[in-house]
Amino acid sequence: MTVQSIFMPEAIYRYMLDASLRETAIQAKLRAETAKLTEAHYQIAPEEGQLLAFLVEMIGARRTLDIGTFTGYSALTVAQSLPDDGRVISFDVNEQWTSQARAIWSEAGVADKIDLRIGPALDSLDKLLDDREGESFDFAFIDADKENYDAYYERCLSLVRRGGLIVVDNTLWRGRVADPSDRKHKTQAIRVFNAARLEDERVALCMLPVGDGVTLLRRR
Ligand SMILES: C[S@@+](CC[C@H](N)C(=O)[O-])C[C@H]1O[C@@H](n2cnc3c(N)ncnc32)[C@H](O)[C@@H]1O
Repeated sequence: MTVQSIFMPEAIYRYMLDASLRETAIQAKLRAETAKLTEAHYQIAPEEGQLLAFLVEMIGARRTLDIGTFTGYSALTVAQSLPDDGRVISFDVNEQWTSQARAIWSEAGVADKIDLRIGPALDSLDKLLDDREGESFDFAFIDADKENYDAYYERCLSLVRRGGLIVVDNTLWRGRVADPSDRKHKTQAIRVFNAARLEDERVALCMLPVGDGVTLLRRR
């Protein structure tokens, strides 16, 4: 199974995982199953899953959003660290990958904590706002199409309560954001998102070289 970090030498990365990764058996199973897919690299790194679980536990989250389900790893790690009455609403457009997610969530015994909404995530987030669910979430994880990152973030800022956390994945985009010759749409979208956050006084900000780069934003 391919596990790697571009931000540190392989031997140190392996040591870090050996020294600190507490991956549950079902999480490891999902990672092994997903590794067979061409799109396996869509899945978050295991230490990033552990970071999400840590943050959710640290802030005592109950109501959470997961934008970009894929085969369900981020939703699974969050659901497993929520209290019994905790909930994840997870959004994706893809029926095939999310059917794999549903199966593993059932096997993990967390299916009743996860509400999967199929369809464009922006529409689903707008529906939550229309239904007056603004400021009712504690935590949001953004990990879907990069071109919509800014729009997802603005929705999440309205949906998450003051003091709540928004976590954004891929903000270092395998280092491509730092390569001026890379003018691809996705790279540009992430650069624009990152630059806007530096000036964004609505949140406290911290970027970590974990996984593919993770930005933590705490709503003020
Ligand atoms: C990087 S993967 C998410 C990985 C996932 N968080 C995990 O832990 O395995 C991105 C997902 O976003 C979904 N996606 C892409 N565009 C979308 C959209 N407009 N609305 C909802 N989901 C979308 C894709 O189908 C894909 O499953």
